[in-house]
Amino acid sequence: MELKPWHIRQPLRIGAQLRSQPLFTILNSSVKFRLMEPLEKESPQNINERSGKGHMIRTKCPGCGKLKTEEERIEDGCLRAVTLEDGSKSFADLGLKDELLRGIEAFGLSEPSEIQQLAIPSLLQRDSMHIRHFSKSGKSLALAISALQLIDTTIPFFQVVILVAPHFKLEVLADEMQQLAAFMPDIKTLAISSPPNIRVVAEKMRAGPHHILIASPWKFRYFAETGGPMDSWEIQGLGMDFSKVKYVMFDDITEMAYSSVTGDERYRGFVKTIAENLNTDVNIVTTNCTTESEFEEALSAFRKCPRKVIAARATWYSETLPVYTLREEARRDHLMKGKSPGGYRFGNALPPDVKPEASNC
Ligand SMILES: Nc1ncnc2c1ncn2[C@@H]1O[C@H](COP(=O)(O)OP(=O)(O)OP(=O)(O)O)[C@@H](O)[C@H]1O
Repeated sequence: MELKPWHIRQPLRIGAQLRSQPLFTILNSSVKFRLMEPLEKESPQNINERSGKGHMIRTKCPGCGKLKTEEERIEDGCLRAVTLEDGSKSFADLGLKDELLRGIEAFGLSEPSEIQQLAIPSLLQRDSMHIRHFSKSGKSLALAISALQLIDTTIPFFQVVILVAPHFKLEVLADEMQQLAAFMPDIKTLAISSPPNIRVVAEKMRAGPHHILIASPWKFRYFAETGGPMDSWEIQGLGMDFSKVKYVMFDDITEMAYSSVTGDERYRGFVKTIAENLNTDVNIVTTNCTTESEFEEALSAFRKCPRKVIAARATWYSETLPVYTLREEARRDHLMKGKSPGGYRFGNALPPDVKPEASNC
């Protein structure tokens, strides 16, 4: 097995006898280990500071054993290869096209979430990366917004592929993409959920050429292998050309390969086949893996190593790849699902019109 750069983490915080071994061998030998000590749960002892902005939480540092904030760990050299970013405060600061900014405004987004501030600039530079952030933190929309910004409408071919599973998430993303692109009529997105109605697909394909494909990994593997959405006379001559694709985004790879909804062996196999067959000039974005072993397993299939990890916390994967995270002062409360018809919003407090639910305790 050819070793890839992310297989080798030095130094590993495990027994000296394992230190010299490449990670892949270690994983295969089914040695149970954690590369980093788990963070201690929040307790009165290890939280000694909380500010109004973000959480200044001191937890036991896996490097030195003392109670430290992330910033203190970085300053003291306990976490290496971590870059703290200030983020961009507004969508306009991200340098997005005017039509896209209008779409974002019409969609109802007033400011970028933490992950959008962090990830969009890197996505716009077409970096290969892994994005890890909390559930419902705005990862999918970071991908959608970046895809719309990156499309060159003078190239009448697919340029960005976003792979999503399960299907209901695919449909939500396709709908969000359409709304965001409301003022970008020249950008055409083809979203195919499974099982596709062949007539509907044929109709959609005739409306092409398309620039963005949103599909399940299962469908995309089929399209890539056969050159079309189905072996049917109705869509003969309506082939799919992926030769100009420069970005393939797996949103989210955990859901595809590990969740109880989609995470059967077949899906894992589809992701693996796609990963192994993508050309190395195609940049890859993956979102969310919940454990380091899932991360290693998911990424080990790719021929191209992601260059960075964009994460909510610097303590995630800090010894594998360079990690980018927001400076604590720049952090804002996560996107929270509101209980009002307003849907998602920032902040921990309920909107003024919503009364807290009675507790059973
Ligand atoms: N900047 C923003 N401001 C307000 N709402 C937002 C913003 N970004 C995303 N949302 C909304 O938050 C919800 C979650 O966003 P999204 O699906 O992008 O998150 P995610 O991290 O991909 O979620 P998941 O964990 O399901 O993969 C969606 O309803 C989306 O419309």
